[in-house]
Amino acid sequence: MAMLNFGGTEEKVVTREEFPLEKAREVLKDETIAVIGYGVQGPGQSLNLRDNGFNVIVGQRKGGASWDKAVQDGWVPGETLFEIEEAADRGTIIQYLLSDAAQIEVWPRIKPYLTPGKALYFSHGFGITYNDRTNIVAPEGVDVILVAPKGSGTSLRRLFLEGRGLNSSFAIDQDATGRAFERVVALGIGVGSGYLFETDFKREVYSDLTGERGTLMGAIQGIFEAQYDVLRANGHSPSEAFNETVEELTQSLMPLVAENGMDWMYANCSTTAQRGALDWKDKFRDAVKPVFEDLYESVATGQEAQRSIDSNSQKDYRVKLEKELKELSDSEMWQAGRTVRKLRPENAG
Ligand SMILES: NC(=O)c1ccc[n+]([C@@H]2O[C@H](COP(=O)([O-])OP(=O)(O)OC[C@H]3O[C@@H](n4cnc5c(N)ncnc54)[C@H](O)[C@@H]3O)[C@@H](O)[C@H]2O)c1
Ligand SMILES: CC(C)(O)[C@@H](O)C(=O)O
Ligand SMILES: [Mg+2]
Ligand SMILES: [Mg+2]
Repeated sequence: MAMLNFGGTEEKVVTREEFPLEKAREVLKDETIAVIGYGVQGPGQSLNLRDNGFNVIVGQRKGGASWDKAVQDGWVPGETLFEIEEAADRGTIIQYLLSDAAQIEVWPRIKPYLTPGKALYFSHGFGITYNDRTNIVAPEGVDVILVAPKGSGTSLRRLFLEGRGLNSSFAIDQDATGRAFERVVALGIGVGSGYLFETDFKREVYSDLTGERGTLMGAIQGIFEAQYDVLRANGHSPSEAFNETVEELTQSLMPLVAENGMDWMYANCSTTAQRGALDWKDKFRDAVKPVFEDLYESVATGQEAQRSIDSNSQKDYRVKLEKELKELSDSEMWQAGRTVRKLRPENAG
C-alpha cells in the first residue's frame, strides 16, 4: 500500500498502478465470484468484473425484473445465472449485494454455503456492524471483506465504460484464510475502483449513512427546496428559480468543482459572487452543523439503522414509499426540472 498525504494527514491507499488488473486476475484466477443480487450495485460490479476477465456468476431470485435484466445483460440461466442458493453454493467468493433489508431476510439461506475458505463480501458495513439487529454473523472459517464504491452502481458501470473509475473504501472484518487482503484489494480493482482507501465496517457504515442523509442527498435536497421556495415566494419564475438552484449547479459549477475544487471555483467567479460566497458560507455552515451532529449521533446510536430495518419490514412500506417518492417527483421544482432537461440542446429536437 502507498502512503499518500491528504492535506497533511498520511493515509495508506491502494492505487491501480501499484495493484494492476493483471495482478488482480492472478490473485483471483481460481475463484468463482458469485454476485448475489442484481439491483443497482449487482449489475455494475458483476459486469465490470466480467469485462475485466474474472470468473463471475450471478445469483438472483427468478421471475422478477432483476432476473430479466440479468438475462438481457448476457448472463445465461444455468451457466452464469442461478437462483440465489445455487450461486452461493458455486461461488468461492460470495458478493452479498441484495438490498440491506433483503440481506437480513435471506441470510439463513446463504449461511449454509459459507464453508471454510470462502469469502463473504459486502459493499456496505450495515449487516455486520449492526448484527445485533440483523443477525448477520459469519462463520469462523470465512474471510469477511468489504469494497464500498463511493457512488451509485450506475456510475460505477458508466465510468468503467469511459475508462474511468469510482473510488472505493475497503475493509477486512475477518481474515480466516490469510488471503483476505489480496482478495479484497483484487476485488476492489476488479469491480472498477479508482483508488482504494482503508476503513473498517463500522466507519464505512457510519460515514455512508451520514453522507447519503447529508450532503449527497438529504441535505442537498433540503437546501434546494429552501432556496427554490424563497425565490418562488418572491415572484421569480420556475425557470429562474430552477436554473439558479439546480441546473447551474449540476451543468456548470459542479463539473468545474469536480475538475478543480471549490477553492478554484471561489477564485474563478465574479468578484461579486466571490465576496458574497465568502461572507455567507460560514452562516450556512453554522446553521447546518448542529443538524449534522444530530445526524451522526442518530447513526452512531443505531437509530438510523433501526428505522431502515423497521420501515423495510412493514408489509405496506412499498406503497407508502411510492407515495412519498411521487410527492417529490410531482413537486413543482422537479417538474420544472424535467422541462429544463428537455430543453438542453443535446436533448432538444
Ligand atoms: N445502490 C447503490 O448504488 C449502492 C452504492 C454503494 C453501496 N450499496 C450497497 O450495496 C448493496 C446492494 O444495494 P443495491 O442498492 O444494489 O440493492 P437493491 O435495492 O438494488 O437490491 C438488490 C437486489 O435485491 C433483490 N431482493 C430484494 N428483496 C429480496 C428478497 N426478499 N429476496 C431476494 N432478493 C431480494 C432484488 O431483486 C434486487 O435485485 C447494499 O448493501 C447497499 O447498501 C449500494
Ligand atoms: C449511492 C449511495 C447514496 O452512495 C449509496 O450509499 C446508497 O446507499 O445507495
Ligand atoms: Mg448507502
Ligand atoms: Mg454511499
